[in-house]
Amino acid sequence: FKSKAMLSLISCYKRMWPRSVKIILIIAVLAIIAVVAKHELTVEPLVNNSVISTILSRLNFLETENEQLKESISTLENTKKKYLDTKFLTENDRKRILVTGGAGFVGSHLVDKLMMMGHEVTVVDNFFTGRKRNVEHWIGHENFELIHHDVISPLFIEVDQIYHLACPASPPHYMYNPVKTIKTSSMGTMNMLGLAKRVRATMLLASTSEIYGDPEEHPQKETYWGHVNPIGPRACYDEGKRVAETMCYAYSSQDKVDVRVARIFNTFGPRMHMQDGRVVSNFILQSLQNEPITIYGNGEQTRSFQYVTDLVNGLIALMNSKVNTPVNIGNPEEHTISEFATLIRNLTKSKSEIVHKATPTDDPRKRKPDITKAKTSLGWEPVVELETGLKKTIAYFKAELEQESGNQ
Ligand SMILES: O=c1ccn([C@@H]2O[C@H](COP(=O)(O)OP(=O)(O)O[C@H]3OC[C@@H](O)[C@H](O)[C@H]3O)[C@@H](O)[C@H]2O)c(=O)[nH]1
Repeated sequence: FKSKAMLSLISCYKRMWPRSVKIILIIAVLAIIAVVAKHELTVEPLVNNSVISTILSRLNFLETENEQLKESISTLENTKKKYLDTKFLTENDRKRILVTGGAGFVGSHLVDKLMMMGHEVTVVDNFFTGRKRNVEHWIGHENFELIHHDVISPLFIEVDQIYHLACPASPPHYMYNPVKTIKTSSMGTMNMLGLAKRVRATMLLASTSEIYGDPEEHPQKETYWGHVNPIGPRACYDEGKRVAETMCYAYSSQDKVDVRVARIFNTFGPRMHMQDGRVVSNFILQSLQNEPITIYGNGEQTRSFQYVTDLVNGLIALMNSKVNTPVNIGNPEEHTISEFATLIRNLTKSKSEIVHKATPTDDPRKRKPDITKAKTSLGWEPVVELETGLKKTIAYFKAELEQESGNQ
């Protein structure tokens, strides 16, 4: 019945309305549906505009953070320890080398050279005048080891060679604690000779031109016995080194320890301590800061200065030679201290005035090595010109001063 009624209603509708009206009706119905649908579909935004902008800015921030992290990672990767080039040596050729005082001025240059040659290097230093900074570029390298130790106490390690450099070498430093200086030279050397005897290592003693004292022979040959005041302010160092040499030859004759003795003359170069107090570093620092250049005495006393890399080459040549008697390692080019003052002032283009101060007690009046023995028996002689070395040293101290002023 229901479907019948529906069919009759439709046919009645078909009959009642003309076609155009029907179309209009349909359009009207569709329009109503569209309006209703639009209303239904227009939902309130879930979040308002301020929340969206907060999220966007947060996203931006995270993106920037991400970029910065990526940058830091790549910087870290790039700054990952890059060591100076080291040669590869086979087990047979590679030596285990101990450098006492290896974080000091001369020691650290020697360590650089030995490491680059491919050896295993152990540095022992008490950091009285040495600094970690001087060797930090090797920390972490598989061939390198740094031990904080004072040679006054015995040391038990296994090595093939010992370069025994540990001892303050600048007059103000060694005079600062004379008892400690003489203990370092005597007990320190005895301990290193004991170590050399036990492990059958070759030991090189860093002796000094100061064992000649205020020399009466000029230039000084290794055969000269020296002119030393045994109770003066320098005695802790020069007598200390003289007894160290004596110990070397006592151990050599009695216990067959293989020894080398280098008599090192005045040396200069980068990594000298800012407060070293020796003439080259003093004059350079004073000139760079336009402070008065202090000449002790009349400036007529003489010294012969070698650049540190020349010394290092001489030490290595001596260690690897068969020469077990003392050898002078120095540059025979002699200058008065006044000449040094003028040269350094000119090289730094300084306005410093030159002033004179009292002569230190027992200050040697002249010094110049005779290096015939080093030339003939080691085939060694200095090659770095004084001015070339001074320019490098000046650049080093300039950078140190800049770093210091940047840190303040
Ligand atoms: O500011 C200064 C410093 C030093 N001097 C003088 O310059 C000369 C050299 O003095 P240094 O302190 O540099 O060195 P010295 O020659 O006295 O001792 C050095 O000898 C050889 C090494 O073993 C040591 O490094 C050190 O003991 C001395 O005559 C000294 O009196 C100055 O005129 N002005």
